[in-house]
This record gives sequence, structure tokens and C-alpha cells, in this order.
Amino acid sequence: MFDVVDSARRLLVVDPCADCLTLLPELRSAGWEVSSCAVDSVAPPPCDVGLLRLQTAQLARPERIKELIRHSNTEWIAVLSPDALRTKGVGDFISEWFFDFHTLPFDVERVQVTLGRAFGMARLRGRGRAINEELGSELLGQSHAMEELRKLITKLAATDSTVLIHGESGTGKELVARTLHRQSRRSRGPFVAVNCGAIPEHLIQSELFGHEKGSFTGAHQRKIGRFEAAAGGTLFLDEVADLPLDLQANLLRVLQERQLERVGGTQAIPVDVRVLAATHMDLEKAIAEGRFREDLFYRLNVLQVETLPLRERPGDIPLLADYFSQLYSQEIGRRPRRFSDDAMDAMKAHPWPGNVRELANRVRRGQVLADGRQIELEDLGLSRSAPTAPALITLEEYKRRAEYQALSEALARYADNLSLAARLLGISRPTFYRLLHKHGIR
Ligand SMILES: Nc1ncnc2c1ncn2[C@@H]1O[C@H](COP(=O)(O)OP(=O)(O)OP(=O)(O)O)[C@@H](O)[C@H]1O
Repeated sequence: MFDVVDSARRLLVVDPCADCLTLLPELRSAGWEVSSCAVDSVAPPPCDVGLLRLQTAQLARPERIKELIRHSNTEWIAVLSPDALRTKGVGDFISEWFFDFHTLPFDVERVQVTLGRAFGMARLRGRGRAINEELGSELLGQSHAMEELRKLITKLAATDSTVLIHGESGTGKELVARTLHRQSRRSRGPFVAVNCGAIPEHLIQSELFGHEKGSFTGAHQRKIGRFEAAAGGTLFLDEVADLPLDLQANLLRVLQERQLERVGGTQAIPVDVRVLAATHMDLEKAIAEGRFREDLFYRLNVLQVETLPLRERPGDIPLLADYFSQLYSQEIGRRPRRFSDDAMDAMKAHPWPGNVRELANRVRRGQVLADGRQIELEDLGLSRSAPTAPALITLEEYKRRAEYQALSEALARYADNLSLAARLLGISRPTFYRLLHKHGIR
């Protein structure tokens, strides 16, 4: 529960600050609990508001201050002389890292008002954090498509049928699956996610269905598989089209018979699991090419959900970008920044081959790299949509862009056959995955 009135108000004074000490008797009688620490303190006492005396010498090397601010859930107030306030760059530094500032000499009444506002803000930020932790699992977006998707999920959550979720990489398929689980009657049970493309072929059978001790070399003890681990809950089979054909047959059998046998076992074990499956591939094409079993497709495709690419719902970009900026600012310990107009225009124009995941990664990078008050398009690693005279960039940056473009094109053309895409680029499939991850595309 959020209760400002009854809570103790904790103030931290960073030593040395002789001027701050003169304030303490009045602040204590106004109800502030005061403690102190050094600027390089490893574990500063928890507090709501901090007072930090900014000396000109520290401003040349602000890293210690940033470190302290980063690692506290505190609203900070800078205390500085009028001269220090005129130092170059100090305004940007304060507005980025501090809630407010106060120039010396102290005006006690004003300080009390500032501290009170900072305290209120610290508590609101605390509450915001709790809300955001919940939001981390929420499907955000104001576009018509997202509203329809949320309505559809509510309807599908009420059933126990298999759902096939289709959409490009990074469009939120796993988030859809988690939302379906959370809204279903199975929500108290486990949600178990398996990326079928990430498990080596020879281990998939035992990973999904478990094995008995001694059933193969290396099976030193009995192991339950993901199906059993999801009992009473939901099993999410991501990249289901990556399952080898023989495993597809086994999966079909388990779905039909609602029971399984562990590898090397003889006993039939009942299965009480709702299966949700996802793919970015065109499964009908995969069936035509003999790479996916038609009967399994019909078994999985009882209900369908399609997650739209981000470029087809640009209206969601500002909301998602602000959300990620807020989220990562908490992680990094900086105040959340807004986006410059140029950065926002570039985001709206960008084709987003890696969809929401790419957006999240770029905003994170922007939040870390931005020097000023706003995130600029360079901080996001984006370029202006119609560059006039492009500035010369480093060879490293040219290479990075070329790599990004090659990956995006390969992904756009061969989304349904990543092994082929990797082969055509002359790299292995794991390297392809690693590079996609590096560029925030998948
Ligand atoms: N509508 C949304 N609102 C908030 N966050 C989202 C939304 N869509 C996706 N995300 C976030 O983007 C990231 C990628 O989403 P997710 O993993 O669900 O995509 P995916 O389609 O399953 O990707 P892949 O096919 O590569 O596994 C996650 O961090 C997810 O929380």
C-alpha cells in the first residue's frame, strides 16, 4: 500500500557538506531521519532523498557521483555554490542526474519545500517501479490491431484448446503465450517455454518427454521432460517448425492420446498440459515442401493468433519506445529520457526487421549512450530517413551497418529457412543466430 503520510522520511547527506550540517536540527524536528555516507560508499543506507554537495573539482570527474546515484532508489538534490552552477555542462549534469538543486547559502524554508517534493517523487517512483514490474509482462500498444489482439486473447484464454501463434520474430509471440496462460484457469500452474530450434536434435526427445535412468549413454538418472514439468499448466513450444519430422510424429501422438512415455520407459504417463505453439514460418509452405506434418499442423492450428510486424502498426512505436525508455532508465539508474523529434521520426520510418525486440534493444542503447537530456537518433543507431549529405562515419560503423543490412535482407527473404539464410551468407547457423542477437534483430 502507498502511504506517504505515515512513512518515515529518510534523508541521506553525503559527506563532506559542512553547510548541510547546519540544516540538520531543523530537518530533524520537521520529522526527517538523517544519516550520512561518503560519496564512494559501497552500501549507502537506504533513503528517500539525498543531499549531495557538488564541488567544482568533482564535476570534472563525475563518475563516483553517477555510481552512487545509480545504485540508490533515491531522489537527489545537488547543493552547490552560485559559481559552481556557472561551470560548463553543470546544468545538463544536474538535470540528468538530480531531482533538483539548491544554491548556497541555504534558505531553510525553500530546502524543506524541495525535500518534501523530492520525497513525494521518490515514493511515486517506487510505486512506478512496482507498476512497471507488472507491465514487463503486459502486451502494450494502442493500435487497432493490438486492441483486437488483446480481445482475442481474452476469448482464447477461456478455452483449453491448442493455439498456434504466428508472426515474425520479436513481434511478441511468447508474450502472447504468457498472457494466454496468465488469463487462463491454469494460471496457478507452471508456464514452461521450450525453444524447439535451440535444442540439439539428439536431445529433443528426452528434453520434451524425459528419460529413464540408463536409457542411453549419459542418462545417469531419471529425468522428467518439459511436458511433465508443465503438468497442470501450459507448455509453450516456440519455433515448433524446427522440430525434426520424427519428433513431430511423437508430439502428435502425445497431443492425441494425452499421455506420453519417457525415453527408455514402458509406462504411459498421463499429460495434463495446454499446448501453445509458435512459429515465424509459413507452415502451409513447409507442409507443401514436406518439412512439416500436415496432421500435426491441423492438431496445433485449432485456434490461431497472428502477431503483426511493428512496421504495420507504427502507431504503437511512441508508446513502446517511452515504455522501454522508462524500463531501462530504472535498470541503468538514470532519469528516463524523452526522444528528440528527429529520433522519433526515424523510429517511425525504420522498417524494424527485428520488431519490438529490436526497438527495445535500440532504446536501451539510446538510454545508455545519450549525453544530453534527450535520446537522439544517433544514440539509437538509426539514420535520418532521407539523408542529404551523410556525415563521414568510421570504417567500423560502415561494417556494422553492412552486417546489419545483410542480416536483415537474409532474414526478410529466407525467414522460413534460417539454415539456408546462414549458408547463403557463408556463416554457420549458430553464428547467424549470434549476429541476429548482437544487432537486436531476434
Ligand atoms: N506489445 C508488446 N508490449 C510490450 N512488450 C513487447 C510487446 N511485444 C513484444 N514485446 C517485448 O519484445 C521482446 C520480444 O518479444 P517475444 O519474445 O514475445 O517475441 P517472439 O515473437 O516470441 O520472438 P521470437 O520469435 O524471436 O522468439 C520481449 O522482451 C517482449 O516482452
